[in-house]
Amino acid sequence: MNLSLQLHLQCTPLHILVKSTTATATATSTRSWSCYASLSIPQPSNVNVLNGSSPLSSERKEIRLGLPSKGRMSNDTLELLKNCQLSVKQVNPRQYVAEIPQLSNLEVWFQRPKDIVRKLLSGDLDLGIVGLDTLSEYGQGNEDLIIVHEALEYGDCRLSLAIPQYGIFENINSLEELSKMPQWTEDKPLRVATGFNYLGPKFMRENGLTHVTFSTADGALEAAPAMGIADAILDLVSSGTTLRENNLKEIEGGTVLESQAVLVASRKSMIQRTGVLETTHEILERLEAHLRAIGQFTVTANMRGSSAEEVAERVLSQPSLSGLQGPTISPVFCKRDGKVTADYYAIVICVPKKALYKSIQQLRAIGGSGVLISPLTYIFDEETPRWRQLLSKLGL
Ligand SMILES: Nc1ncnc2c1ncn2[C@@H]1O[C@H](COP(=O)(O)OP(=O)(O)OP(=O)(O)O)[C@@H](O)[C@H]1O
Ligand SMILES: O=P(O)(O)OC[C@H]1O[C@H](OP(=O)(O)OP(=O)(O)O)[C@H](O)[C@@H]1O
Ligand SMILES: [Mg+2]
Repeated sequence: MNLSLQLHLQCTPLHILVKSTTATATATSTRSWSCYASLSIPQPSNVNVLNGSSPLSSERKEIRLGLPSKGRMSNDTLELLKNCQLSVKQVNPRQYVAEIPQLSNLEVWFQRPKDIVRKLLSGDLDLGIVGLDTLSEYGQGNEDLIIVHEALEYGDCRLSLAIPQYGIFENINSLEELSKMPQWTEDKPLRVATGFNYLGPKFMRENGLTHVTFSTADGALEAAPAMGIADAILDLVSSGTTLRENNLKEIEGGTVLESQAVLVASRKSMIQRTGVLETTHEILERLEAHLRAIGQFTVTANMRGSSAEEVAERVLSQPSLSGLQGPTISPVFCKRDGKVTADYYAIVICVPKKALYKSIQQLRAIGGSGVLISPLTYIFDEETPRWRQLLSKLGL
């Protein structure tokens, strides 16, 4: 964990970030290290250890967005922002700060997902994109963290309890059966390996499992039962391949949470810091417009008819053809015997991708021809429901 050491020198505290909880750890930057090395260490009473919070943070004028610096979320996050016309411009990949030219006064900071949550809490970031699992684990239900968009549609996984398929667990298939196994006693509790040291114990408590101990690990948790280090693991599962390959199985009632990437903001920042709420609104609008659009196609077709209303009646008689707000119908004019007439009408509707084939069948059934399908880039509504929800959460 990054801790901030304050060395009080007369009136001006010097801030040094160290990479562990001890004051003897190496400082992270050369500049900090040289300051540290040239100072005599003050008396212990003058050393305050702050949980990541920087007292200078209230003085900054820039808005800060934290994005995952590495790992599987990193590329997908940049891709999503690019698709919302919010390209992140990073001068070089080893730099942790970048900008989004479309959003003035905004700094992008690349951080590990858990540090994004910590820095939102300490006021060093205003906005962030992380997985719900990380937000829940490190945010611990803190009311300052507000989820602005809960479904960015990537990073899908679930936090699940898994046990071996073999041995004493062979016939255990639910949390209830696991909790009733006579093996777990005060002296010999169920040993669970996990990186989720807040959510894990909370879940067990809420489900009435009392004889449980947790051991912590950062990766390759799936090896722990076979190594005899743990009886069960609590880890993220996506395809389930890693569990299967290690002869482990999920159990009924053992899912702690379903996760995907979310946009989160600090309540304090949105209320107190100039421009944060407006920037949050713009990012939210762009995200919603894009995410709504990727689930839909635009369908255009021609249809013979006596009037726009008559064609509309036929279209609206089909359940999959109502579009977002009913069909747009326009006359297709041609000149016959020197007279301009409209025998055909062009209809334009938005159709959910999943319902595309059904829609085409229904269009044909009512006489549609020349059907064109195009991808949609953005759907901007008059006002997004999430924006209204955000304002109400903020009491605005
Ligand atoms: N198998 C997975 N499939 C889909 N999404 C996942 C999967 N594993 C993790 N995630 C999501 O991606 C986020 C980041 O995971 P990632 O493994 O890249 O980083 P990390 O586990 O925090 O860091 P590290 O693995 O380096 O300790 C997780 O918090 C979760 O939301
Ligand atoms: O269900 P699956 O699709 O097999 O994915 C699950 C695996 O993915 C994550 O690990 P990751 O690849 O992030 O490695 P890590 O343990 O180093 O974090 C998670 O910790 C599981 O081990
Ligand atoms: Mg991982």
